[in-house]
Amino acid sequence: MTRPRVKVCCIGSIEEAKAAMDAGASALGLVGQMPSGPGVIGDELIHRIAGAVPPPVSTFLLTSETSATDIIRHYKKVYTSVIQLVDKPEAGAYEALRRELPYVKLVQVIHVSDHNSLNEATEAAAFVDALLLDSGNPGLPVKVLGGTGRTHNWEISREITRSVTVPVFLAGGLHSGNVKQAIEAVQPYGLDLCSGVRTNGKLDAVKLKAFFEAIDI
Ligand SMILES: O=C(O)c1ccccc1N[C@@H]1O[C@H](COP(=O)(O)O)[C@@H](O)[C@H]1O
Repeated sequence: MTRPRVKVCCIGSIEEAKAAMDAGASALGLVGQMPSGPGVIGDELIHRIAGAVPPPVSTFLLTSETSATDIIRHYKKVYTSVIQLVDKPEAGAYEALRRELPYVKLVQVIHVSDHNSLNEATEAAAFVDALLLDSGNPGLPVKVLGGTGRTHNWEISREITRSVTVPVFLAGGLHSGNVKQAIEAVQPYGLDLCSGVRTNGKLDAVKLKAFFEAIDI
């Protein structure tokens, strides 16, 4: 089994970006305005961090916008290499994003809850470069679109990775103690995490090292 790529999310400073890259991250997540969640930072800071990251490492803007116009407006404040859509986009948005931003990769988050998530994933996979399976709940009065620190049903996630041809990242409550089991269960292309490598909201070098050691297979 090849080692999955790792995206370290909720990066809050250029120092955290460097620490994550030094530990082995292939991608960094930068969380824009959200209805809830611990990792949100301002767009000006996202722009600065993205500008400081060298080319082999991807920078993901996490946006909760759902219309193409608003997603493009958000993107044009930060200029990351990837847009991660944490909510379901409006009809026609994927097509408009491809037309307007043909050089930007798109990743769609699927909040895995039940077997309907499989349909949602296969439909979205036709339009995007990768899927990311997380544990949010967009149905709540205040939407939860990620950053929960909770795992979800990995059997459904495994079904999704088997069913789609695009790369799949697994997220939601991953840490050094459960990541090996997660890889075996889901066999994802990549892993994505926030709270599992943080203490009191700050990136924790010890947890980061332990995480990369745990996936050194
Ligand atoms: O962290 C946030 O504030 C956040 C808010 C809204 C959407 C996504 C968010 N973060 C993402 O959530 C995943 C999972 O987080 P965790 O590992 O369960 O804490 C994380 O990788 C970020 O991509």
